[in-house]
Amino acid sequence: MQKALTIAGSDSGGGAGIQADLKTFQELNVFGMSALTAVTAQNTLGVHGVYPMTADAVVNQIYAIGEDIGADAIKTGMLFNAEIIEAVAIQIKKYQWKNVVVDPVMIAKGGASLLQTEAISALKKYLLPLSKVITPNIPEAEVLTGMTIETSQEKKDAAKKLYELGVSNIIIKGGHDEDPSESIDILFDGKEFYTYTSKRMNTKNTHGTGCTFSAAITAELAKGASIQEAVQTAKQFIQAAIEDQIQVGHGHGPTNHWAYQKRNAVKEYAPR
Ligand SMILES: Nc1ncnc2c1ncn2[C@@H]1O[C@H](COP(=O)(O)OP(=O)(O)O)[C@@H](O)[C@H]1O
Ligand SMILES: Cc1ncc(COP(=O)(O)O)c(N)n1
Repeated sequence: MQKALTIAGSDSGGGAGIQADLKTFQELNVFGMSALTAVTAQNTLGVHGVYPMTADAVVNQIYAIGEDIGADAIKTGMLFNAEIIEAVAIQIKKYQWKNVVVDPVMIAKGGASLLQTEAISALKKYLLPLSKVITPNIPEAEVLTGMTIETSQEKKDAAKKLYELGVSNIIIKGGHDEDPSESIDILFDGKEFYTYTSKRMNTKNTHGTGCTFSAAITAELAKGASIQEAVQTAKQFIQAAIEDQIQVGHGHGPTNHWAYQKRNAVKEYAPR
């Protein structure tokens, strides 16, 4: 069975972070593992506390996995500080992991910081060059490039700039777009642009969309999909999870990780 590892923070509320990643891995039929970088006290109303792990503790978790189980693909989410970023980069090199998805998590939807500002240069220097694909949302792509992104053309320009910084595949996600009707994600592989468009859902329940989307890409890469195929599946997975809403908590609720399998099951057993 294919195995996927998430190196990320814990969301006690279960909607984002390693909880979202492991639920997604499970739904996409890969064996999920985790190395925890930080504990957050978090629910649908916000982040109430952040408790980072020591870099040593992060390294030891990755070591435990690397020495015994191995991973067909890995993803990083909340890394919080430069020390953890550097330590994770060293481990990725040590185990020669190639299917590396970097979700450059910076700020939670409620506004809490999940990455120290002084760690951004470490992210660019140590981790981005080791990635197979990075998945910034618009504000993250703006921070990484220093550009303002409002249009599809500006998304493409930012992706090009990130490619020039040494990232091999870039997806700029459209969740934060102004467009009221569509959510457009753009993939750039250094040669071509690929556009993934979905109907924008008018909902406040989008907590963990970025984590879920990048975890789905990771699961598909673990199973041997190409980047384009993996993004296609991830887009369908997140669209189903946003559309088929569940009500959890009193604020920005999580998405529905069961929805994609449920849809496929309905398709499989539908009378012809
Ligand atoms: N309201 C929405 N309707 C449809 N798709 C959405 C919506 N919000 C986000 N998405 C999709 O969810 C994925 C995550 O995007 P985004 O919300 O930008 O990430 P993040 O959680 O990192 O801010 C992308 O594929 C994006 O297009
Ligand atoms: C532990 C952790 N990791 C990542 C996110 C980002 O998720 P989102 O931007 O969808 O709130 C989060 N809120 N918490």
